[in-house]
Amino acid sequence: MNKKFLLLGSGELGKEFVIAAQRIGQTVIAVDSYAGAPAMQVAHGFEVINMLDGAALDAIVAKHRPDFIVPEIEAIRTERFYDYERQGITVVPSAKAANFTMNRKAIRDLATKELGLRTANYRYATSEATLQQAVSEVGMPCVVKPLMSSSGKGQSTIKSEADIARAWQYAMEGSRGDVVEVIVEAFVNFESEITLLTVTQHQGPTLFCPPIGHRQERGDYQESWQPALVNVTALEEAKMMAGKVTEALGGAGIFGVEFFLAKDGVYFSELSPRPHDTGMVTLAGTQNFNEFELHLRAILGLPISGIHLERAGASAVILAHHTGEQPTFSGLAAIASLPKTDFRLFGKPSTRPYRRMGVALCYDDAGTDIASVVERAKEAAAKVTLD
Ligand SMILES: Nc1ncnc2c1ncn2[C@@H]1O[C@H](COP(=O)(O)OP(=O)(O)OP(=O)(O)O)[C@@H](O)[C@H]1O
Ligand SMILES: NCC(=O)N[C@@H]1O[C@H](COP(=O)([O-])[O-])[C@@H](O)[C@H]1O
Ligand SMILES: [Mg+2]
Repeated sequence: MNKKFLLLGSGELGKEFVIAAQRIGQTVIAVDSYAGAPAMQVAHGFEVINMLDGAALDAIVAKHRPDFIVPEIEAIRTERFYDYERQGITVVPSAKAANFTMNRKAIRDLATKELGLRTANYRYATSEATLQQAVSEVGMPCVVKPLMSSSGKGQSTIKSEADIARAWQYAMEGSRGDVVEVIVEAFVNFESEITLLTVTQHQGPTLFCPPIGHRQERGDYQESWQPALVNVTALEEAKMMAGKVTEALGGAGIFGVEFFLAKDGVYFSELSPRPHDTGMVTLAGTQNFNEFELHLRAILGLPISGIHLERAGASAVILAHHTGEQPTFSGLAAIASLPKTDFRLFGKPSTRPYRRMGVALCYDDAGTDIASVVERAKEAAAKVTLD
């Protein structure tokens, strides 16, 4: 079965998805807003468009007539997806899933109000003045995020009244698309946070991967590890919530469902209806199928006999520090010489401070003290520097 995929977003996650698809003979056209994006380098064809422009999206869908549309980022004119579904194209995992998660509001209201999942207390604000009001209702400290952004862009924590004006300004600078609105969330004093990769299937039960732990800085992930140590009750609660929210969104594919584990229980945070950045740890061979292979199998309706932990693993990001073009990397021999270690360099054509350019991957036998694997991954990532 040779199917045609239109991949909307061509970063590092898309690149691994394309590789998984190519390995079983599928055809992929990779799309992003700039030429030379990572997934374009390994796809059959590519398109450069503004994915928030509905007419531009319509034009490439009409041109390529894909079997599947696979969103890889959030900032897409996802309202158009319902129409593509009516045309008989499968939007992955579903038009609703992509549309509800493009903007933090729809998914948060669905999770809290409709499904009754426990989330941080929250409000919305559309101006500095209404932000002031929202902060007074939610209480401090609180976290402000643009409704449309990812990887922590435009996100900041308000600790005192004096932070409010700056938080609004910063959120507007980090906001994508045409949305002038933020969510204000009470700060959850969590003990740890996890991503529960959840696979929904056309036929067959919803499957859960072993939980992934991660550490974030500036709202972006720095290290992730699998398995995360989570007590049985909390894990069951997270699975129950992930099952509910993915069922409400519909379709087949992998979801990265994010939770905060606090003393008073499990909080649903948000979810990606596609492979998750913290799930790159599965590239360390932690599971029988990595998250990209699972997404592909679920999309194609290929059976997944089960998901098993094969070994312990950790990933640590390799970041840029300056703005520049065509970066070169040093320290590759140093990282390559490390045992039970691998790495990916994404091939992004330009750099900016904190842009994720690669990832170090370490593994060891299942049951190894996971903290030591994370430590090795950090040391491995630190060997690689950008010029
Ligand atoms: N209410 C909160 N309380 C405490 N910490 C928070 C809260 N909201 C977010 N954070 C911290 O910021 C991180 C990023 O937040 P969130 O996942 O909402 O941002 P994002 O921009 O959608 O990131 P990504 O797209 O990479 O998942 C979280 O993983 C967590 O560490
Ligand atoms: N948290 C979401 C996430 O990690 N998304 C991944 O980052 C890429 C954008 O990177 P860029 O901003 O460096 O172009 C996206 O295309 C996706 O692969
Ligand atoms: Mg997140």
